[in-house]
Amino acid sequence: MAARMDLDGRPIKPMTICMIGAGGFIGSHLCEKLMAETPHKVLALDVYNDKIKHLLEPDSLPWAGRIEFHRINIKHDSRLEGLIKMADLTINLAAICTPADYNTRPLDTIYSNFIDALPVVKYCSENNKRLIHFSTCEVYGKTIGSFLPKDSPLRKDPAYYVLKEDTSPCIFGSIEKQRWSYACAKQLIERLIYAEGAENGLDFTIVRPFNWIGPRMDFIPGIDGPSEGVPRVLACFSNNLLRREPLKLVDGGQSQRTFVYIKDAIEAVLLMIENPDRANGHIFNVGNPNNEVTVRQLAEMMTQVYTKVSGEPMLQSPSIDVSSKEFYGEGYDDSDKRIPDMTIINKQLGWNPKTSLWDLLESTLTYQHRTYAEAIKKSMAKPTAS
Ligand SMILES: NC(=O)c1ccc[n+]([C@@H]2O[C@H](COP(=O)([O-])OP(=O)(O)OC[C@H]3O[C@@H](n4cnc5c(N)ncnc54)[C@H](O)[C@@H]3O)[C@@H](O)[C@H]2O)c1
Ligand SMILES: O=c1ccn([C@@H]2O[C@H](COP(=O)(O)OP(=O)(O)O[C@H]3OC[C@](O)(CO)[C@H]3O)[C@@H](O)[C@H]2O)c(=O)[nH]1
Repeated sequence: MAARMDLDGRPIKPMTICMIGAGGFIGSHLCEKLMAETPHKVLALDVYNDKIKHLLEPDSLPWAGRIEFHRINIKHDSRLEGLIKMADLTINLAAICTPADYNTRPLDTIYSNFIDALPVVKYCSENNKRLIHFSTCEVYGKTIGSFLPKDSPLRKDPAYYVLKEDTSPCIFGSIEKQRWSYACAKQLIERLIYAEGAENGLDFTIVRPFNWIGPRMDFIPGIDGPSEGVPRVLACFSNNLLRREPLKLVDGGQSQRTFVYIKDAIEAVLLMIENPDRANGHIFNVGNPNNEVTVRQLAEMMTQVYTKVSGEPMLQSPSIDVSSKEFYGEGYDDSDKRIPDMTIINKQLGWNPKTSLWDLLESTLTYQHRTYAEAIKKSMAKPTAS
């Protein structure tokens, strides 16, 4: 492998990375990228390893010996500090991060996103180890514009909706809207990391992902996850399409999101890993401001793309409206709109997303169809117990 150069033309030394949550959606793509394109070593920590099994076995893989899986629950495992000490850099991805959990399991959500992350920050700070921590775009909450009258012309002014790392406020709902338990826990751990940087010199980078999507995201209920489980929207809509049932639009599907392809986003993370002088001390939005849709438009696009990749005809009624109370239960609330400002990541790392929403849905739904269509057919053909 030729020596890799950083953005300032200096050779990059091979490093050891302690990746917590390496078995999840983002972790699996990051491990893949690190194994295929870099000489770095990964200590992959997670409770599960199904999504990285293809990187761990067999021993003859070209990167064998550069990735080690450690089945660890960071809530209670004394091996954590030792693994952080062995590494040059720790990346913390571990979290409960599916909205269906925020209002129904608020304690688990707060513990996972704040309390469980505390020792990771502490061990990095005490041992002078660099930390890249995964936060979320949800720390912005709602836009300022959402509080303006519906017909206000200011709603069209980007100053009222574009989300900037260093100036936008974090606007959450009332405490009984437990949806915000996640965003609030993520915000507090961001503040703690920032304070460790300011008071104790911790070298940190905070990542705020804006709806990264692609293959291996979450699970398909009843196939590789619980039948009653509610994953994030990509997997919910994929599940509906695979089962030939209408896509459920929560509260009319009026919320807006920007979606970025996981492979584009992983490029940004690799730039952070390999350019510490440019990434340390920064909070980065990572998203694709050009891929904005309402959830209703997302459903329409996914339906069209799925029809193309599966060859199956479209349903007569491809979507239905459901209330958020019915879908998520009491205490749900929503972010109205999420457009990332890209100034900081552009200036520091020169990163820009490349993939259009149509293209990323085409490759992702091709994967979903190839991976799940047969299993779904079999499970639906099974007689149900009466
Ligand atoms: N995917 C996105 O678009 C997105 C958006 C915003 C924020 N994020 C953040 O990025 C991070 C990764 O997200 P993801 O989409 O890959 O989620 P994911 O659920 O697929 O991955 C999280 C992984 O962490 C592991 N984990 C959780 N608790 C653990 C514990 N106590 N000990 C060990 N492992 C544990 C899980 O088993 C899982 O494999 C999270 O912190 C999430 O909040 C992701
Ligand atoms: O079947 C469904 C599922 C969801 N919706 C609506 O889609 C919007 C997006 O939902 P989702 O992808 O589940 O999650 P959010 O974008 O709201 O939150 C995530 O953002 C980043 C992250 O931090 C981690 O991924 C997480 O909190 C939403 O409006 C749902 O109501 C639907 O209509 N139908």
